[in-house]
Amino acid sequence: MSAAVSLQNVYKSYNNISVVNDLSFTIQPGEIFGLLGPNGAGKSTTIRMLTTLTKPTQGQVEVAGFDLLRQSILVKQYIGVVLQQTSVDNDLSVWENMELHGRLHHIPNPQRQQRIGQWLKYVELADRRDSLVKTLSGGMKRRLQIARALLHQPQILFLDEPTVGLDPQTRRRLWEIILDLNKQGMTILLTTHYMEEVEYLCNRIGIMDGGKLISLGTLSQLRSQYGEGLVMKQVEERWEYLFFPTLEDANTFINQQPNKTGMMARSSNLEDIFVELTGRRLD
Ligand SMILES: Nc1ncnc2c1ncn2[C@@H]1O[C@H](COP(=O)(O)OP(=O)(O)OP(=O)(O)O)[C@@H](O)[C@H]1O
Repeated sequence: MSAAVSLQNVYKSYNNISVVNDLSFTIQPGEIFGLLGPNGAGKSTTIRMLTTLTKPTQGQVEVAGFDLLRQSILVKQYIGVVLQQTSVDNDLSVWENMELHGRLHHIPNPQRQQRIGQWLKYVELADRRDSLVKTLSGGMKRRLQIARALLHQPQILFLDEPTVGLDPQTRRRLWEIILDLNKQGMTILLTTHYMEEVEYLCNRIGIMDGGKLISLGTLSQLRSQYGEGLVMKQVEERWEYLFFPTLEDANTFINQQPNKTGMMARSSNLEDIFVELTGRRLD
């Protein structure tokens, strides 16, 4: 089976300024793949390229087995897209937004009506079908965007920061939807700033910084690569982080120190690895 998404040596520049730099990775069907990175890392640009909204300056991209540049119409049939900026139309009702998208994708009736009903029910918006979108909460709008993106039965769903700005409960609800869609067979690529989102949802993680992919793997692969044990050491006002292969090694290190004050050992997490790699915290 071909990869769901494949990028090989992809570059993107705007006015000769490089924003994506030699990006290569693949996503297999059925994965939830997370792109994590600070502001300006190039995550949205990557999603925009993969969803045919902007062209790579250089490199090879295939989505759903089709060449992105030569077969973009086919690519569009196989992908669902929820971007930060692509908002739903506030002056239309929930149902009208779905209708519009269904018509744009040439879904004939009665399937169109049936699928709109089915997906609105799935995202728990059936009882708001006649509400104007401007009267919905942020979480409801995001659920509508997801329902709309699913209407033409895509195989791959792209979500650009799907839970940004949502309260913790709404975020959890969206996570359940994402996991459930994946269980039904959907391949998902999402970008996020939230470590816990990646830890909770993603099978594999790509960490981007400055337009480059600086690390790639499952959480446990990343942890064993950088160290599963960590010693936090207070040096005046700040903390130093020292990685060790295991938590036991981290504890042994502390026990060997003549002065153990201001030191503690714990298991490493994604945030520790991210800070180690980029020198920055995200939130
Ligand atoms: N249309 C554009 N024209 C010029 N520069 C752009 C354009 N789109 C993005 N950039 C620049 O490309 C870089 C990467 O932006 P991008 O939005 O891909 O990052 P990001 O990782 O998604 O960050 P964020 O989390 O803030 O959305 C930034 O420096 C941004 O200013």
